Amino acid sequence: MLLIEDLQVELSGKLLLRHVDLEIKPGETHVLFGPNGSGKTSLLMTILGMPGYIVKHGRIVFKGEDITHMPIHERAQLGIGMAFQRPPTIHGLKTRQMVGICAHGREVDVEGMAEEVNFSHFLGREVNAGLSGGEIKRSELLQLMAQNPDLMLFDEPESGVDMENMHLVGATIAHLLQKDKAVYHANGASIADSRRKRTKMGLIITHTGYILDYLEADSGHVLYNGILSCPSNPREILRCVAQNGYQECVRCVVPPSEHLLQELPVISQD
Ligand SMILES: Nc1ncnc2c1ncn2[C@@H]1O[C@H](COP(=O)(O)OP(=O)(O)OP(=O)(O)O)[C@@H](O)[C@H]1O
Repeated sequence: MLLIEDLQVELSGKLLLRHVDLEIKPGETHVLFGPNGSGKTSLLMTILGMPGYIVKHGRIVFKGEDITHMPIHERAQLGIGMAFQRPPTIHGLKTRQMVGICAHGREVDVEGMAEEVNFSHFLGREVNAGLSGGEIKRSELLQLMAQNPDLMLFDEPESGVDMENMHLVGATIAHLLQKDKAVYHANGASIADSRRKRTKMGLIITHTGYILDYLEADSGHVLYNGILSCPSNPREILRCVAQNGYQECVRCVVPPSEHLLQELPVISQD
C-alpha cells in the first residue's frame, strides 16, 4: 500500500505541494486531475524520490516502510516506477540496454516486449534520441514493462499519442495494472476473484480522461494549487470540471480545512 500523510513539498525554494493525503491499496488505480501547474508532476516526482523535491512536512509510506527520505534507487528496488511525460535523451545508451537495466537482473524478453508496444524498430536507438511524442510514451511503457514495479506512476500517458496508438497505450497500461479483461478470465477465475488477486497499484495523471476507456479506475482526485481533494468517481470529476471548471469542482466537496480553501486563487475565465 502507498500512504501519503499531510505532505508538503518544496522545489528550488518554492512550495509546490501544500497538503496531500492519499492512500492507494494493492490492486487499486487512482487518477489525478488538475489544472496546469497545480503540482501533479511534482507529486509523482516526490513519490518516485527524484532529487530536489524536498519534503518539508508529512510522510510517505510504501509497503509499510517510511520512504519519505529514501533515495530514488532504493524506491525503485522496493517497487516504484514511473513513465515520465518528458524523459531526457540519454546519449551513449541504447534503448535495448536501458530496458535490460530496468529489468534489474531479471530475465526478460526484450524483443518480445518491444513488439508488444510496437517499438522493435527503435531498440537500437539512444534512449529517447529523436523520438516523437507517441514514440516516447511507448519507450516509457517498455521500460516499465521490464521493471514491472508494484506501484506505477504515469504522467499524462495520453499526451501526444494518436488515436491508433492510444489503444495500444491504454491496453498496455491496463495489462500492467492487471486490469485488462484477459487477466479477468485467466484460469477461469471470476471477475470478483481476479479483482481480489490484483496487487499492482497505479497513479495516473490525465487531462482528458481517455485512459478511463481502457481501465477501471478506483478513485479520482483533483490537485489544485498544491492541495489534493475531491476523492471520488473519476468520470464525475471530469464532468464537473467540464461543466464548472476546476475552481468550482474543488469547492463542491469539504476541503481539507477551511483556511486551505480560502487560499485558493480565483481562476480567470478567459
Ligand atoms: N525547478 C523549478 N523551480 C521552481 N518552480 C518549478 C520548478 N519546476 C516546476 N516548477 C513549478 O511548479 C509548479 C508545478 O509544476 P508541475 O509540473 O508539478 O505541474 P503540473 O500540475 O504537472 O502541470 P501540467 O499539467 O502543466 O503538466 C509549476 O508552476 C511549475 O512552473
